[in-house]
Parts: sequence; C-alpha cells; structure tokens
Amino acid sequence: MNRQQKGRTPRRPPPKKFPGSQSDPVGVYCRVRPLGQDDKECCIEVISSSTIQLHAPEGFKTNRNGEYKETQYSFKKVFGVSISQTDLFEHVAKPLVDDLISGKNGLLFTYGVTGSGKTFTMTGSPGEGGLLPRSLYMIFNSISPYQAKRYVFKTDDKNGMEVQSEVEALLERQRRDHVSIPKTPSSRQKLDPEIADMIKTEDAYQTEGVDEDSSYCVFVSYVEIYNNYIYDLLEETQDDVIKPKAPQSRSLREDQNHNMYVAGCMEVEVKSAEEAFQVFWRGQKKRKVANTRLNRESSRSHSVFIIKLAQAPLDAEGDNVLQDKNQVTVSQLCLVDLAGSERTGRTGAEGTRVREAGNINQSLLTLRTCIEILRENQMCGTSKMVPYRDSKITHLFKNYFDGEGKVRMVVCVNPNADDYEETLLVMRFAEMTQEVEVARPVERPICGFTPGRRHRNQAFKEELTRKLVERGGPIDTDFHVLTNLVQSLPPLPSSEVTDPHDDITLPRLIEALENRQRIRQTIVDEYNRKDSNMVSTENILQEQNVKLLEKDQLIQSGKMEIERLEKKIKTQEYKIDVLQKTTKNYEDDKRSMQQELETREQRLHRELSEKRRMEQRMQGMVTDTQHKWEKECDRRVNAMQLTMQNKLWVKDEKLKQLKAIVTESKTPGRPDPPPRQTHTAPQSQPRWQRPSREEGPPKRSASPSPLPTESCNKTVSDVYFEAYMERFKSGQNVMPHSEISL
Ligand SMILES: Nc1ncnc2c1ncn2[C@@H]1O[C@H](COP(=O)(O)OP(=O)(O)OP(=O)(O)O)[C@@H](O)[C@H]1O
Repeated sequence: MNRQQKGRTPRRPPPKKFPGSQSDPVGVYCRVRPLGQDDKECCIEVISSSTIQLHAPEGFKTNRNGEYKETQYSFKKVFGVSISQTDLFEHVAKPLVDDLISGKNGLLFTYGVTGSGKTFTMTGSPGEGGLLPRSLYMIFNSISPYQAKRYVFKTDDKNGMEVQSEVEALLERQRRDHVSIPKTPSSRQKLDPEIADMIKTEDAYQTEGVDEDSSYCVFVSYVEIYNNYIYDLLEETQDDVIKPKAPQSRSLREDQNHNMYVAGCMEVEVKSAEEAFQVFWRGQKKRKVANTRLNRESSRSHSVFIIKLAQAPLDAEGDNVLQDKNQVTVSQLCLVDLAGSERTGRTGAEGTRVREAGNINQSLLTLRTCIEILRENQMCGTSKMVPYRDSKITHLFKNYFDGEGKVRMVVCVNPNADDYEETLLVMRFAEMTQEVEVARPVERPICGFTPGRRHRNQAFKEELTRKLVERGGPIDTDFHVLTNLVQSLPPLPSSEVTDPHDDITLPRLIEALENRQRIRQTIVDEYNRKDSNMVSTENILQEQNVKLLEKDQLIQSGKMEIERLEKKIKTQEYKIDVLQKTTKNYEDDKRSMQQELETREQRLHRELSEKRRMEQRMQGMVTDTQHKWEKECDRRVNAMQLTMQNKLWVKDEKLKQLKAIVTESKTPGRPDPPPRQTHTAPQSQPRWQRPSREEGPPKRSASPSPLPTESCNKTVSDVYFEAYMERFKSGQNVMPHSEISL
C-alpha cells in the first residue's frame, strides 16, 4: 500500500436522491491560507485540485487510535494559497448569484478554525474584496438597468413582499425626505475610504439570467448570532453614549410558506453595490462596537448577511411593475461567516469565554448533528427528526436543507501545525457534509405577458418624442432634437448681394435651399417609411403577441394536461402497487396451500403404508392363530381319541385279566398268580389336601401291572408307563398319563 492510499478516507456510496425531484450535494470547497510569519511547521499539503493531505506534526508522529500519520480529504475543489479572490468568487459564489437572479435561493457559509481565513474569504481586505462585495457587485452589474424605483417594492414584515404603485412610492419618498425617518445611505453618498478598495473591482461579472421584462429590487439585512441569541446589526438605535442600551435579541418565525425569518429584522432597500456594502459595513462597525463594549471577539459569533432580491414582471405595456403580490418572486442569498471552531481548553478560556466557546461548539455541534442525521436519512431511507431547533443557526437555515436552494460551504484551513487537531475535526465534518443532498429549487413560473415589452415601450417612447419634435411638441424636450436636425443640414451660403449684376449669390442660395428642401423631403420620406414600417412592425408584433398568447394558452393547457396525466399515472401506479400487493398475497397463500397439500399427501401416504403393514401383520397373526387353533384342535381330538382308546384298552385288559383268572381257576396245577399289589391310590387322599414335604412327591396311583414278573419293586404306574412307552414305540395309540383313571 503506498503512502497516498494508506491515509485516504474511504469514499462512501452516493446518497439517495430526493424522491420525485432532482437534488444536488452540498458543494464543499476547501481553501488553504498561507502560513503565518510566526508559524513554523506546516501540516497541510494540496496534492491535487480536489484533495489535500494532512501530516501529523512532530508531537503526533505515533499512530493514535489507529489513525494514520497522513490523512487525505477530498472536496469539490481545493484552492491552494495562490488562489485569488476573483477565481474563488468565480468558482464558488458566481453560480449562487446566477441562481439568485433566476429567483432561486442560496446559502454560502465559511467554516473553519479561528484564524483560518473565514472573514478574509467572505469579506476580504482592502484591495482584495471577498465573496460578499463581489456578489453585490455582480448583482447590481446585472440588474442595474432594470431596477424599480425606491419603495415600489415594500417588505411586509412577515417575510413577504408587496408592490406599490409609482404614485405611492413617490409619496413615500417624499414622506421619508421630509419626516425624520432614518434614511438609507444613498448610492451617491461618498464611500467610506476604509471600504472603497474592497468594493471596487475590475471584474464586471454579469449574469445572463436577467429578465428584461421584470423589475428588480434588492434588500439587505445583517444579523449576528451570539450565545444562541439573534441580534439585528442594522437596527437603528438612538444610542445614549453615557448609558448605552443593551441590544434586543430577535426571535425566529416561520412564514406562511414555512420559511424561517428573523422577526422584526431591519431590511434595507439598496440601489447599488456600494450602497449595499456601506450598509454591511455599518453593521460590521456596530458589531465591533458591541464586541468592545461586551469585551468579546468577532470570531465568537456567527454573522449572517442576507441579500434579498425581489422581482416582478412589468405590466402588459411594459411600463410599470405589475401590481400583483402573487407575481412577485423573492429569492435570497445568505452569506454566513461562522464562528471559529475551537476547543475550549486550547486558549485557556475562562468564565464568559468558556460559555461563549460552549455555545459556539454547541451550535456547530448541532450543525454537525443535523448534517449527520440528514445524511443518514438520505442514505439509509430513515426518517429521523433533524434537530434544527436545537440551535438558532440551524433553525434559521432549516429551509435550505429541506430543499429551498443550493448550499455551498468554504472550509478554510490554516496549515499551521498548532491547528492540526482542530483542522482534522473540521475536515471530517466537511467531508461528511458533501454527502448530504439538497433538493434542487423549482423553476420560477412563467408570467403570461409577451416578452420584449420593456424594449417596445422604450422604442415607442423615443418615437413619440421624435414625432412631438416634428409636430412642434413641447419645447423643453424637442428643442434639442430640432437644433440637432437643423445642424445636420448643409450650411447656407452667404446671401449678401453687393452687386446688382451678381448672378452667382442668389442662384447658389436657391440651389442650397433646394438642396435643403431635398434633404428635408428625404427625411420626411424616410420618416414616413419608418412610420409605415413601424405600423407594420407593430402589426406584426401584435400578431406575434396574439400568437404568443395562443402559445402561452397552449403551454398552459399542456401543463394542465401533464398535471392531469401525472395524477393519472400516480393513481395507476397506486393501483398497480395495490394489485402487486394482492398478487403477492395470493401467491403467498397459494404457496402455503401447496405446502399444506404436500404435507397432507405425505401424511396420507404414510398412513396408507402403515395400514398395509398392519393388514399384513394382522393377516399373519390370523394365520398363526388359525394354525395354532387347528393344531390345538387336532391335539385335543387326538388326546380324546387316545383317552377313549386307552379306556377301551384298559377295559380290554381288565377283560383279559378276568378271562385269564376265569380260565386259570378252571385249569388245575397251575401256579398261583403273584399276589396282587395293593397300592395306595393318591385319589384316596382328599384333593384339597396338599402333601407334606416329608412325604415327597405324590405317588402315582398304582395300576395292575401288565408284566407281573417285574412288578415286585415297581409301582403300578411304572408298569403302565413302560407299557405305554412300548406302545408308543411300536406306533400304537398311547394314552397320556394324566388321562388314566382306574
Ligand atoms: N488566503 C489568505 N491570504 C492571505 N491572508 C489571509 C488569507 N486567509 C487569511 N488571511 C489572513 O489571516 C488572518 C486571519 O484571517 P481571518 O480573520 O479571515 O480568519 P477567521 O477564520 O475569520 O478568524 P476568526 O474565526 O477569528 O474570525 C487575517 O489577517 C487575514 O488577512
């Protein structure tokens, strides 16, 4: 990263434009004054026509709070020490004067540390007039031929302007001349030598925006804001030298167009730049006297010089100012020399000085806060309240920031290293200020009269004079013209006849007279021709007037049509907006319903598959249970069959034994059958009686042994069991033991 890039303050994106109207950023210019004789170290370097670089002086060589040793700041334009007052005026104030004459407002203020050259920039010094005298000079240079007579325009004390008739104005002039009403300094009065050098300038700047069919009038006022109180510097006071009256503070009011103004503030009508500057100087002197009296410095108050320009169209004849208050356009240019920005601690200020510094800082801080909030509102689309009312200076200029004209600021810097810290703060604020946008003022409405009225009227008057001359009009006016005419004719030769035979003198005289007669005739013809030309020109002009009127009407109707269409567009846009919102709502609904549908479908699928699984499981269980029951039934049937077979077998066995017994008893010599073993059948024991542990497991009931040879130590049940097993092995039906009953 190179040195230049390192310290560069990052540029922010351009702010948002005003909705529906064009806007311009606050124009911030930087002027670097030359280093003072006693100043040793310089901390500022102009590195391009729009950038300056601040170098930290010796004591600040370490990086504090992450700041770089060099910091760069960019502005609309940076003027180095060699810039002349003329060039500065041309860049900074001339466009504002152009605007003023075109009926638009402007605000120009100088801002900077004490001693940085604010007053030098605004007021100037002898031989080097500042922006203020140069602006006055340009204004009067442009409007002088079109100025209204004194008191034709009259302020109404409510920030409005009234128009008086020529007669009323004349009466007022006479009244002021005879009654002891304080007079404004006349332009013919000799200029104060102190200021003569400041107002004289070779640069005859003029604006092209002057409307020749309007009449102009300039009013100036000059106020000072000290300790957040407004004082009128042009107020006429009958000062008592012994016991001077304390100056009266003025309040701020809002007019019917919501513009702020200083109530009861003196507005002086001026007819020339010299006169206006004289008024300004009177205010300056008053300021100086107040400063001496109150023991304060001029740099501790803000001074506001307001140039108000009233303009009204001439009537249809192009003769007088139109007597219609609504046709008066009032524009104003405020030239503000702000109090020096400084830290309280720096000058070791005490008591009143601390309060002063506090108030200055407070008002400058409010200015900063207002600018910050404005910028935030514009860049982020927020609508935070801008605290204009917190300070008189911001409250007075509220309209400018709300879109009442161009705002320009000249930041003055002293390259002296001692001012480094304060200059840093000033630079930051100034750079931020240029990010604020101010709505461009609207164009003045066009008046319905034909242009060129003033010239036509003047030409008509001249012609009338000439006609009067020819017809022997008023002597005092036409004598001069008549003399000129006679002088322009060739001189008559001498008519003295000394000799009766002189035939030269008379014919020469006759010839000269004939010559004069011819010239006269030519002049008369020329006049007649011009007269007829004039008539035809007037006819053409009248025709053109009619055409212009028609065009004006067309423009008016066009404007109305545009307005109507704009309204329609707005309505349609509103409808589109509503429809878009409705569509969006429907789409949202549709989307949520589709989502709901999908969720339900998924749930249904899940439930179906669950059901199928359940069915399969139930099917399996049914089959299992069926199998089990079939098996059980089979088992039970088999068991029943076995029981029955066993019973049959037992019966058979019994029968067989009985048969054998019967047969043996019939057959002699046959050995006795083995003694029949008696057994204690478990059945003999009652069913409810549990056998005791000593008795051991319940004994099987004895039954007759099928194999008597082994029956000596076997129980009947053992015998049965073995027989049963044998039968089982041989595949015969067996009877479960439990089913055996004897
Ligand atoms: N660009 C410049 N060229 C020459 N001299 C200058 C320039 N700027 C300022 N000065 C001189 O510097 C001195 C201080 O300037 P000035 O009074 O204008 O400062 P300031 O900012 O108005 O101070 P304060 O805040 O005290 O009113 C004056 O003597 C002035 O002539």
